[in-house]
Amino acid sequence: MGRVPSLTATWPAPLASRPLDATVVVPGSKSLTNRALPLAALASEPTRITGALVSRDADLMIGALRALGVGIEASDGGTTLVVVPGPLRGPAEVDCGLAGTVMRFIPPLAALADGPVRLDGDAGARLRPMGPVLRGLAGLGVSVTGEDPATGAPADEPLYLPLTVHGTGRVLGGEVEIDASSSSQFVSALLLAAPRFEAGLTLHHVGEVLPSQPHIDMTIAALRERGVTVDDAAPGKWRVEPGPISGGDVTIEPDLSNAGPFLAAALAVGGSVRVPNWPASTTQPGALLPGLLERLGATTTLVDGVLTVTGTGSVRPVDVDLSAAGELAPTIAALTALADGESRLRGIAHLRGHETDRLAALVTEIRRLGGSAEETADGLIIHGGGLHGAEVETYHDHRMATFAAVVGAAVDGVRIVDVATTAKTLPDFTTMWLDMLGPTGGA
Ligand SMILES: O=C(O)C1=C[C@@H](OP(=O)(O)O)[C@@H](O)[C@H](O)C1
Ligand SMILES: C=C(OP(=O)(O)O)C(=O)O
Repeated sequence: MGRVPSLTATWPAPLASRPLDATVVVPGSKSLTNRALPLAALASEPTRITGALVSRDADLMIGALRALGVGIEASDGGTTLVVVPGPLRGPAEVDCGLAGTVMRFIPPLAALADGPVRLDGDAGARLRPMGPVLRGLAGLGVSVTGEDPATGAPADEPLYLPLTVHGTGRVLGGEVEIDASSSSQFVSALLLAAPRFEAGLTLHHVGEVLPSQPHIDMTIAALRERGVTVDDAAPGKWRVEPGPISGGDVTIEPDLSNAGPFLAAALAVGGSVRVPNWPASTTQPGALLPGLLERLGATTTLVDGVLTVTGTGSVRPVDVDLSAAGELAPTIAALTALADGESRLRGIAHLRGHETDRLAALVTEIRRLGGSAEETADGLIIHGGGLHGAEVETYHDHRMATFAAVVGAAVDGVRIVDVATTAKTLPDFTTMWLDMLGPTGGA
């Protein structure tokens, strides 16, 4: 037998042997890349996107738009994308993988195509909620049919993938209500395509909570940057005027949520981690990281666009509402599992519909690591400390893999099942992580 590593082998998460002293260059934002692409597809002129993320989720978005007839040329290793818009075409088949941005953002574009567009994805994608965006489209006069995933027989009210959007080349638009309490992506999806609806869109959110406000702000900012008029003055209500979407040059910021595990490692093991090109102002929820990490015991500085996070290796417990930044929760959970005392993460019930049920996954894996955690109605209680090595399951969830890596930097013997799942948003994760820890696990 040769020494070819098995693709299914677990990855031994490296233990840091000394305080960190590393600079980590983080690639482009998933959320900004996967907004720039559909907006470029709907624009009235070509768009050149630089600094784009190269990852499975970005590839899936590119594949979806190409399937609809959009011309996309990639260069500079995929980080530069030139998008040439044109009429959207059906029939088409779209693979959404496990990408929330693809499965939620593509249906409103598909409604503008001139034929049926069928969407499906990974087995896990078929469990992620789709109902609100589909009900929103139905309210705007778009026909969507579902499918029994086992038999392919037509299903009446589609709530999940697989499904078919019966595009007619035009969407009337108008006023519609949805419940976006299980994902902000339902709001973003409808807003992104709304300038191309004949009457634009007036959208009301009617649910009790609305997660991920920064991601909705990101959608509105992306529309306004392209010349679209959006009124978001009233909470839970948005008005998008019909009109052209401009193209031109768009630069993608680094993915601040993906910076999270690297910065967290400075707290977990001590030392400093620097991330350059940190934006002075941004709609990314990762902007909340410096404040959160300070509450957990770090000191942070932002000088000349370089964020530096310094920790001592000792983590303070926190009681924190993460409703604005649910995608940071696995990173914060890793730190609180290492903390000295009880922490509470609130406002994240909607994580049950992420890549996996992240609340259940985090509780199971913290317990497997020897820690103590429990679910609440809207989050987690984590009793920090007492961790030992274990083989951590990742459930096809990139952020469960990075959660385990943060713990593994501080706790000996953590092995990560299917670390390759990080390719969803960060295909170079293991190389970057090893580079940060240095050849012998530290500076
Ligand atoms: O619009 C986006 O780009 C995203 C919105 C958020 O979704 P939820 O509101 O479903 O958490 C976030 O968690 C996801 O990673 C990306
Ligand atoms: C929830 C996430 O992804 P998605 O865009 O697939 O919803 C995430 O990246 O944390």
